[in-house]
Amino acid sequence: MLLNEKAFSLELGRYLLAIPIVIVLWLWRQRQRRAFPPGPPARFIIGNILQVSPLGAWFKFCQYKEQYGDLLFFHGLGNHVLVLNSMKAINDLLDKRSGIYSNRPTFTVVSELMGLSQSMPLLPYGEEWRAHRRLAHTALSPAAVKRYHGVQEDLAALLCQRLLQSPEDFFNHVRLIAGNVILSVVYGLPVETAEDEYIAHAERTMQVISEATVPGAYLCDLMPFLKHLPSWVPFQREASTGREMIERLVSKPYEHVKREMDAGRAPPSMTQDLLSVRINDMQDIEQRIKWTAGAMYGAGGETTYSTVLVFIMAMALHPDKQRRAQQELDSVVGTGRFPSISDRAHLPYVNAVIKETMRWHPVLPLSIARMSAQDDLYNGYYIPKGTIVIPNVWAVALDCPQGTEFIPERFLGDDAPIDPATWAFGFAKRICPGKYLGENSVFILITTLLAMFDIMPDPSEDLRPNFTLNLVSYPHPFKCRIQPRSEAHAQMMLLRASNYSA
Ligand code: HEM
Repeated sequence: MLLNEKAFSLELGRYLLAIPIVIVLWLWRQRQRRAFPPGPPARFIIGNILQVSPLGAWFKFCQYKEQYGDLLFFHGLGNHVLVLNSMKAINDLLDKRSGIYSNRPTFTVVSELMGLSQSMPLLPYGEEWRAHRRLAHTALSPAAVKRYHGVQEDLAALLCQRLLQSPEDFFNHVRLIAGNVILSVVYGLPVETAEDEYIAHAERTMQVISEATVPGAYLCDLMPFLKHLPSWVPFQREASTGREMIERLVSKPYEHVKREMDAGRAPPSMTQDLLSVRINDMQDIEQRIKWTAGAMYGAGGETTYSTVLVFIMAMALHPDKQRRAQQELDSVVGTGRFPSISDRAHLPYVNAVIKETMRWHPVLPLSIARMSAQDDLYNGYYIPKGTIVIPNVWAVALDCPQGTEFIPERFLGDDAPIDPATWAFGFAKRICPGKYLGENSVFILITTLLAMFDIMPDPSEDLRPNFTLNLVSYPHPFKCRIQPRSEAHAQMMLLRASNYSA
């Protein structure tokens, strides 16, 4: 009995000794579990979240990458931001854990106060977003976009005609044509109506949205309770103007299609198709079509024209690359016709120029941010629910030898960098639904320009790459000379223009 008591006390002693060890181990594990990914030193309460200017943040993120690696974490004021600085980190989280990382951040000002949370790019990951994606896939699948090849080729030819008349105005011409492509495809709007009534307004609206969707652009995004401040506070006035602009952007062209359909004269378009096709078990179909179509315009115009402007700048800086692409075009397409989208598979060097254009200066350097839907652990680091996750595709783009140089040839060898098409259009469930249409537009606009014009630097300007620093980044205005490659090319453009019936 005594022996048993002694054994019992010994056993109890062991347990009592084990308890603090277990607690220490548990606390250590908790600490490990809660270790945030690395990032710059943080201050009390405000942390380090205000340290990075939202403008051109990709440069700073790349500098930090050298110090902190592929994951970079900022926090403060109750907010968490995780920057993914490599393709591996992007794939591991956005693709392999897409159930957690397919949400969008709530930008209080632009989503809630301006009402853009109804638009696909900002819709939370859920039933409403799925319904919009379904509509977009119906309208923008690889098979569906083939119907728009003709419109895209016509508009590329129209761009040539305009450049022939006033080449110095190339910025505007490219901008307007990219807008026209989207308005023709999405709403069937003819060129003249589109420009006068819609494009100017759409561009002003996109400017407001682009500035407001950079994380941290408004203090109210970091401290959402500020949304209750009175309407005379400056950001509230901006929000109210933005709301009216967005409502008009989405409703006006949609109402136009409906009126034209009622009158029996609506030309083919995505909106008309979606309104005509009965989609089973879809509620609120009209409201959803209206907002899905509106999202196309918002997301598709600026990205396309920015890419073409980057191309023009690259060609003005690299006449040797331009000549090689033109030689390929002359031998494959010939000099007696305009290129067409079906030529794409036969133009390896031109395709390499397009890839290098997208890599050299990605027009969405930080893609479009996501938000984590639940707590997560990655490589031993704790990523809290609600963390804004930014794929720094700028870091991915520059991650190759001589990354800042424009060298299309890098895409022709066996050790080519990863194709920008795999990251420039985003990732996994949120990948750009307009990818096929966008790729065709970029291809035909660039290829037609190469086939018809010589793009040269302007002798009065020392051309240096210089880009805007917002969500969509494109060249600041610059001068260059855009001349027909020969008199025969000029004649061909004039002839095509006289046949053009937009
Ligand atoms: C060169 C052209 C384009 C580029 C580089 C581009 C790039 C992107 C990127 C990076 C995203 C974010 C995807 C993500 O979060 O992972 C996106 C989303 C989106 N894009 Fe594009 N895009 C282009 C053209 C277009 C076109 C032509 C359309 C429509 C006709 C379009 C419609 C959209 C929409 C609606 C979204 C939001 C998707 C969602 O949140 O679920 N884009 N795009």
